Amino acid sequence: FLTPVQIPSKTKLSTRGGDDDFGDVSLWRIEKVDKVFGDNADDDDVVPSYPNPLSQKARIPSSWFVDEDDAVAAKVNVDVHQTCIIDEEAAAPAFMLAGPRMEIAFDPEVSRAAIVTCGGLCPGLNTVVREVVMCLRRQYGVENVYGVPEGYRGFQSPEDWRPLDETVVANFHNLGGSVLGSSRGGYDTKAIVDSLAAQNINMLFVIGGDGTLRGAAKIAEEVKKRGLQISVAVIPKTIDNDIPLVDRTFGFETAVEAARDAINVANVEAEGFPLGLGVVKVMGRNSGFIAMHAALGSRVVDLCLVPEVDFYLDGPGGIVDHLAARLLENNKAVVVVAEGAGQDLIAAEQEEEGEQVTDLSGNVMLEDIGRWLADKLKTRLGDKLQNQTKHGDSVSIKYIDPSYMVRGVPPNTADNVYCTHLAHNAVHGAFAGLTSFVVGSVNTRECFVPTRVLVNKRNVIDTEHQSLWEYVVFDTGQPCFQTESDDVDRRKDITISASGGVVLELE
Ligand SMILES: Nc1ncnc2c1ncn2[C@@H]1O[C@H](COP(=O)(O)OP(=O)(O)O)[C@@H](O)[C@H]1O
Ligand SMILES: O=P(O)(O)OC[C@H]1O[C@](O)(COP(=O)(O)O)[C@@H](O)[C@@H]1O
Ligand SMILES: [Mg+2]
Repeated sequence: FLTPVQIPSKTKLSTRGGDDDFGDVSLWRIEKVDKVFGDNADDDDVVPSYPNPLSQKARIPSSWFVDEDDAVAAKVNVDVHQTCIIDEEAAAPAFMLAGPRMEIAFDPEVSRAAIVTCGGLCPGLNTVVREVVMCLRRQYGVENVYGVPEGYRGFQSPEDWRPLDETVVANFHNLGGSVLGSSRGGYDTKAIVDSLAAQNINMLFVIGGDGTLRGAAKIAEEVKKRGLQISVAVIPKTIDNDIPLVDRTFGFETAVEAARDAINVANVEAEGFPLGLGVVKVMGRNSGFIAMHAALGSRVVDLCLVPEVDFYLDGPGGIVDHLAARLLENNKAVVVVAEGAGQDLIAAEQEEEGEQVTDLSGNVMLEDIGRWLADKLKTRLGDKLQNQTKHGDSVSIKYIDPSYMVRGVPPNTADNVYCTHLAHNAVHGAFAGLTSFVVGSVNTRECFVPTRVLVNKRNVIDTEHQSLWEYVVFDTGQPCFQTESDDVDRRKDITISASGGVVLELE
């Protein structure tokens, strides 16, 4: 006998929690666009408006346009028994749904757009550039679109800006790296805004990660302070997938696939020799998403180490015992380690506390955990397993570091498609007159998230609730290294992204 179980049918659902987790979720809109960006505007409009050329030229149906009130709830897990009465005062956090608007704020004929890629490389960067250009030119008819070379520092040499059109970008989606070039460091708010103003730019499309986002937030502040009418849109990029709230960042899936290939090779090597141990290090400074997803995807991993989980080598419950058992059982084992994992263990070994070395953007340069781990395991497991096999074999360790191999490749199909959505929605958002926003998929719906909501937060693997990490622990059989924590929110009160991440507030 089966009993149907359903949520109370007449319950009106509201998401829980108010907006306290995200702060002010309102977006900035450019209030008045003057003649620099079009003289056909109706002066009485608070937000000047022009008909969207999509409705005129392409004659797309009105149902393709998004209404001002369409929103995406930030939290979709609810407790139906506690939320059936909507409290008018407690507005649920929600973000504006992305997509084209019937009326737009800038005159496309006189609009001028700039595109820049910043930070580490990532599969899909060129697709985003391509699609921003395509949408601006084909759908809105913007003539003047420029590629700013080599990241933020490129604003200081406008003579090097590259005019971009359909022909130039046609094959970009098949290329890895960044055709425009990228860089770390070289950021200067004043110089960037001076340059945007001097070049009469009214739309800036910034493609980058967490550092880039912080820079873009400052640019938008400065633009606002100076009373300029420039929309600043961010398309979040990083193979690390460490941007909070959004379901995933573009390029991440491609990187995971490439990492999985490396893991499979490590497994082949491990299987090829008695007591074979493959150690694979993948990127992921503060978040271990690549390691987690690639480990899960491959199903051959015995131990997955990520920055979010502290671990130890020796003693009961340590990784040496776990791997020794696996080697004796299967004659092979595979370890995947994210570059940011175990940094505390390496630091603890160093005699003096050295000064932290940073890159030009201020990111801490990490110690090579992969090499360190492979060396430690060689001696530890060698001692432990001595004389335990028929031929007295020693552990055969192969260390594989595919770091740059996973991000220098062209995007896979799923990422190419995702890049297309993001790029087009960034253009639609800019034409809506919005500024200081990040375009991203939240709970599978693309929306405009205010940049300030995302700065100083990070997406990290959720190890405190049932999420993808649980599967890693069970699939690998590795020690959990977690202890019971009393003050963990129940799952319905938090936002868990599709990739198994949770928002971490930074200090
Ligand atoms: N706090 C910040 N304020 C302004 N600019 C920043 C900040 N952090 C990083 N940037 C700039 O953003 C760009 C990219 O940052 P980086 O950390 O290298 O990559 P990513 O954006 O991929 O995280 C660099 O040019 C860097 O100087
Ligand atoms: O050698 P580089 O270019 O500094 O890049 C290394 C870093 O770039 C990343 O791939 C991604 O970093 P960002 O997306 O934040 O730029 C990290 O995983 C890695 O630590
Ligand atoms: Mg970064």
